[in-house]
Amino acid sequence: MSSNHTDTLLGAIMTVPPIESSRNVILLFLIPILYLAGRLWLAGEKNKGYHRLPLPPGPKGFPILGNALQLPVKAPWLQFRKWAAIHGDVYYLRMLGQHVIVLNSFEAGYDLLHKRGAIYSDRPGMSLVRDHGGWKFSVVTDPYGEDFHLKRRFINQSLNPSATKKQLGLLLENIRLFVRSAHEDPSKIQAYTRMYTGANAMMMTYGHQVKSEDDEWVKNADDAASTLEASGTIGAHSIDMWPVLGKLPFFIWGQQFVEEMERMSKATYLATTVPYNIVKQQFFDGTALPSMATSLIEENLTSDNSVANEECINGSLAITYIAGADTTVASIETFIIAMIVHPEIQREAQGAIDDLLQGERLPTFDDRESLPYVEAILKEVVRWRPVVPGGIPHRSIEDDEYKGKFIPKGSMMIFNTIAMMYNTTDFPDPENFFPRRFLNFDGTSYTLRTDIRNPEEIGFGFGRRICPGRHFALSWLWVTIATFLAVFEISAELDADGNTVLPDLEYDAGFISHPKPFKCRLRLRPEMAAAFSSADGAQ
Ligand code: HEM
Repeated sequence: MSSNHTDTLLGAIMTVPPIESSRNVILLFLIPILYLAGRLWLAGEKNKGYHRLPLPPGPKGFPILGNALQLPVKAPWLQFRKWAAIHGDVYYLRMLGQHVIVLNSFEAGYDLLHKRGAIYSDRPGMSLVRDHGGWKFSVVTDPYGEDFHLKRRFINQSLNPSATKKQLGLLLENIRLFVRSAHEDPSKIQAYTRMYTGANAMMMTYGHQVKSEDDEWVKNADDAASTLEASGTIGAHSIDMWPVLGKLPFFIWGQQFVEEMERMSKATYLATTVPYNIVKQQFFDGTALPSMATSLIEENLTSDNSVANEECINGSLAITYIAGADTTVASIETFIIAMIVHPEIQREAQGAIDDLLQGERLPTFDDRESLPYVEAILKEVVRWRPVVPGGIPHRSIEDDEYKGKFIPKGSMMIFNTIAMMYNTTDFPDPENFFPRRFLNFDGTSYTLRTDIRNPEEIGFGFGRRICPGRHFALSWLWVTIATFLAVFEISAELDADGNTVLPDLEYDAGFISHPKPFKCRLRLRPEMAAAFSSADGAQ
């Protein structure tokens, strides 16, 4: 996740490839053969069980290619959303012979991916990056199987709700440093957001302290993530669809492809094995700080001092940073932008914070339940600009039926997060950033509504694949929002003539949805000046 907003692993999964000419030639021969093979297979399967049911409705496609050419390369979820208006909450696409089911309502996502998680928790094949680019370490790309279960267990041990509580002191310490840095140089707000978000993850996973914006561990992890974007093909390359093609020499895809794959292998090694080996050495030297790495090494230590399940440990550590950094950074940036654009919301929230803190101290996690307005802003940040607008596809491993329609085994299941977040029944006037949709107001104070859909149940995915970092991410987001609101008046940057420069509300169309670069002004609020200068870390 580099600062120029390249996508992470999550981001690259569904990127549709720029089709190179050499690949076109190969596809020209392959597609008809595979199409015929698919038709034969389908014919053989006909009349078995659910096959008698119709497929869900969907847009009519072209022979062989199906709907592939109807999807834009950038932000395909916007087209998914348009089709939802015509074909309903669950519809069907065919892409080069691949069944694709698009889920556009929370109910459909929950009914299938959560309630029937036993058959909807696989991922589409990602042979290119897994088998040839070193990304096998990442649970995000793992098929539903043994490694997936082990890595999820390793990650959950450090990120479940009670383990996350043990990290709150670290988050509190880092937010105090974050606001101090931001106050000194607001022009670097985006760099600091990335640095302190990375600092949390690196300390929690490896016990590694990030002290500057160009920390090498962070840089290596960001580089690894950016190689996925460069490949432009995760999950959609011909090698992903037909892994046997990976046995052909890579130069047939062009020299640039060869170089990018080499860069990817090198970068994944630097982002995984290198930090792991350093911490392992520190563990045996007795110099390692306690972290997820030291707990896992200790737990898997054998009598001859080797470490069992080492590949899964190494992979679980690396993905915890890589999957968590870019996503959380994007949410914090959305918060700042929303506050620039809506000073009236900012003032309302600050009023609620001031009522509680009386200017005497900065917020702590103990205040969370007493600050429903801050909670409502957090929910609206998650909803208004969902970080992963097109979701991350699951894959079904059995034939199934849903509301009288057939869902074939092997279907790519896309949960269209943006459609769910902009559903006008759940969230009227969805384009509007409006935290009060989550609040009751009795004339003097706010309470959180319990009769409205919670966007946190959508934005982090579904079922057995649900984001394991969500508690950690939400804690960091909450303390960042509460502290920034308490301490700063956030406003737009001024140009040379003194005119305000509003941030662009159109985000980059990458799979991880990021705002474009922006600047802001941060004025220390007089109400909090004393509390700000006396706060120097966790209280
Ligand atoms: C605002 C911040 C975040 C958002 C919006 C987010 C969103 C998501 C989503 C949508 C998924 C896919 C779920 C699915 O397939 O059903 C996911 C998976 C994942 N997330 Fe997050 N995430 C965030 C932060 C984090 C953090 C902080 C961590 C780690 C510390 C993390 C670690 C992961 C991992 C390891 C997976 C892969 C799970 C799997 O494939 O089984 N995420 N996240």
